[in-house]
Amino acid sequence: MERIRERVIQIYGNLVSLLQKCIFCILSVGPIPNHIAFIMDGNRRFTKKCKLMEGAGHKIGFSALMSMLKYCYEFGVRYVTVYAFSIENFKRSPEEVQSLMDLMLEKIEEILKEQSIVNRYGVRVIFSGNLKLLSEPVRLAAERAMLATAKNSKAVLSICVAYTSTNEIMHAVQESCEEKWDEITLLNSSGAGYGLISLGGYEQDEMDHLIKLTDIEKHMYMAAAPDPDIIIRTSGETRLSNFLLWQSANCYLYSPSVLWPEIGFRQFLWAILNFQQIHFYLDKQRKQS
Ligand SMILES: CC(C)=CCC/C(C)=C/CC/C(C)=C/COP(=O)(O)OP(=O)(O)O
Repeated sequence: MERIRERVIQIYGNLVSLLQKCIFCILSVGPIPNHIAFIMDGNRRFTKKCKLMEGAGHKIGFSALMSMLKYCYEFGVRYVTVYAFSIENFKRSPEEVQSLMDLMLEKIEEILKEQSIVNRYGVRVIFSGNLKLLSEPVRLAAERAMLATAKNSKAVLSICVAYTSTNEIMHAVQESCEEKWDEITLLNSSGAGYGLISLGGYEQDEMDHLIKLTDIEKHMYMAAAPDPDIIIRTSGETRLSNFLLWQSANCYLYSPSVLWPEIGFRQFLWAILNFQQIHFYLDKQRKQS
């Protein structure tokens, strides 16, 4: 009896994944987003709603993330970014921060296993954020994961930890200033006489030594990924909460009402359909003008 039950579940699973593949095939006639970013909101609310043990929502949330990654990579999305832990989250109780860090540590080990989604789909993992703020075990595990997947080239997963956009922008501006300062100091020592910021009347060669947009962008934590096409934030929230502010100027925000652990194929499909609709509309407008 048990074996028949297992077989039925297996056949059902195969049918569902066949159906999903057919749907992806039809959808891929339209534009495929290159980069989807997720704000995984509502894990604690899910724990409360389902009267689960503390921390269970985040564990189920991780499984939901694995399903989303599978849909993204099956559909051909090359870049996925997740907001896993913001700098603001350090203000939570020490017990909660510790339990989230323990989960992170456990799940980093899990994603490095041979049969994990990361290895099955050839995904390079990047941890983006102010990693110095992490405890040593988590930082080392993150570095190990980046090294172990550095040669994977089919897709990229950016995990934002100890991240906020304002911190990212500040870091990038500081790095660019330091880089320019070193450049100018080097030139001055050779007798050229430039300043980093000089007021009025620039000569062309002086302009070459001002900080440009590309200088700042190359120092962003998210420099390895293009700007996102879609940001999906669960639990009906439409705020960005200091996530990818620099990169989201032209991005579409989708906020389904489900809590993060409840997100599934239906929400993914809806996000893609909405994105494609907006894409077609903008394309039509561009052709008309
Ligand atoms: C390795 C890896 C990528 C692990 C990620 C695991 C995971 C699901 C982390 C979510 C972290 C987080 C603070 C989510 C926000 O929900 P919340 O806690 O703020 O819940 P609420 O919105 O209901 O308060």
